[in-house]
Amino acid sequence: MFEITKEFRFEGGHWLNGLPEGHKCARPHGHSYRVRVMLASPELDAAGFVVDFGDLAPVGTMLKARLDHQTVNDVLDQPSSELLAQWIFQQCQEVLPPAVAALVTQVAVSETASTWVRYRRQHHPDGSL
Ligand SMILES: Nc1nc2c(c(=O)[nH]1)N=C([C@H](O)[C@H](O)COP(=O)(O)OP(=O)(O)OP(=O)(O)O)CN2
Ligand SMILES: [Zn+2]
Repeated sequence: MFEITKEFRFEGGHWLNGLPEGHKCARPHGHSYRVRVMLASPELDAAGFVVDFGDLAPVGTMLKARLDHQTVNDVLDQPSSELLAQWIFQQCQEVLPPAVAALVTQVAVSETASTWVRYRRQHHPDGSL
């Protein structure tokens, strides 16, 4: 199996709901988000690629349009990294050509220098993607 990853970045503001009184993340604050989109395939194309990294450009365009220098709460009621990674995975299915979207296995989101969260596609029982 071959796996490839492309990283994207955007700046965004958010706050989190339902946290204990006084929690710092309940206050509006910003992050320099990093997003990693991962694809996997047992086969390569004629160029020796899983897909051309350039084919993932629509993900960057979507992130710029929907999230960059914006309030992430305008897109998600509760913009935790977990729910944001799931949302970006779903957006990948919308903005990428179906043959490329089908190869997306994971989306990882980092809000800070020390944290990463990953949303993974559920595997089918037969082991296929
Ligand atoms: N499981 C999650 N926990 C937290 C999330 C999240 O999305 N998922 N988000 C936050 C805050 O939005 C923010 O990311 C704070 O992160 P945290 O690592 O707690 O803050 P610091 O970078 O200031 O880390 P220190 O180690 O305290 O310096 C909180 N939790
Ligand atoms: Zn935060």
